[in-house]
Amino acid sequence: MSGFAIETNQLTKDYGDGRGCHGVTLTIREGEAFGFLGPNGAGKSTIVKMLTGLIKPTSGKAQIYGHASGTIEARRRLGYLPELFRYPDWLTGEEVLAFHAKLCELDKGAAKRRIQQLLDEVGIGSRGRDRLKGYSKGMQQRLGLACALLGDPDIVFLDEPASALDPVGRYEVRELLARLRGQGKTIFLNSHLLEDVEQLCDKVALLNNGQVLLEGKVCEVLRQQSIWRLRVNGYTPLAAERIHLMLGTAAAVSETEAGDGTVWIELELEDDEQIGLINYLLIELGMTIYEVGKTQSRLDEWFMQAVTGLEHRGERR
Ligand SMILES: Nc1ncnc2c1ncn2[C@@H]1O[C@H](COP(=O)(O)OP(=O)(O)OP(=O)(O)O)[C@@H](O)[C@H]1O
Repeated sequence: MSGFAIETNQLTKDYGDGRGCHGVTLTIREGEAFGFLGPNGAGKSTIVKMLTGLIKPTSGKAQIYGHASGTIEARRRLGYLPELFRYPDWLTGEEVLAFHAKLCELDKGAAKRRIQQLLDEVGIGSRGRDRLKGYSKGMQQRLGLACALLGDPDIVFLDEPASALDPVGRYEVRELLARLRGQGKTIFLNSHLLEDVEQLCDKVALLNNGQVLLEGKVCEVLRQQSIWRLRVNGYTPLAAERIHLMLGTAAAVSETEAGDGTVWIELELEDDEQIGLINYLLIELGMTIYEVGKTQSRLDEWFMQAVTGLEHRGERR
């Protein structure tokens, strides 16, 4: 076995007019939580649909745990929460799950236990016998999540799982996904909620116009963005010049008055080691340093930087 839960090679879906996705090559290891990012219309759902076997690639290959996507062997290993789904609203939550349990070939006793367990787990345990027409959007989303988990899949594909949820619901879903990851499940998460991706995922890829633009481990992506803040007294234009000289002209340095005579200096550093030299330099220049800290870099900043200035045709194509 390759140790990969997902492997794609030059995966392409051509809807015509350049829409779809083109030559996508990705590997996701077993047990990894993977965040798939990109502007609207970038092609994220198209990739998920090919991986889950709902649509056929125009060319290229995709494998799930070593099985060609779309085959029964591949499908047995996965659970899927689509982005836009609608179950018949005359059914109860339990009936929807019982139907899916039949599709997963669970025996009746096991299905009954699993359905109640999952309804509790997604937070609608007391509403399983209510008809869906009385469910809020958030409850329907939770039910969709329960359906995705019913067959105890090794890999779960989640297309915007928290889009209809309130902040508490989002937190609960994030906790649930973290528990699944703790159980060794592989998670493939399409989401515009970058805070959720940042907290949950090990790895991310950014798709634009159907092509992978960037990918990497979340910790590495965030490390590239080390922003340090120092509050100092006696900051002078000479100090600014010396810092620029030390870091190179490409480095971003900004200063703001703190209001009490001190100045906040913000520095974007490629390497955390540089902060020691900066401290040394400032002291040598006669300044007093009151505070030094690294600001938490954020995935949304990375995303914004990555897509700024790009042509992304998105859903207007
Ligand atoms: N069945 C289809 N036929 C023709 N074009 C399609 C079809 N499905 C998607 N597209 C187009 O392919 C492109 C990618 O769509 P897709 O839904 O994969 O993007 P996405 O990244 O998931 O977007 P979003 O973030 O808005 O969900 C878009 O331009 C879309 O209009």
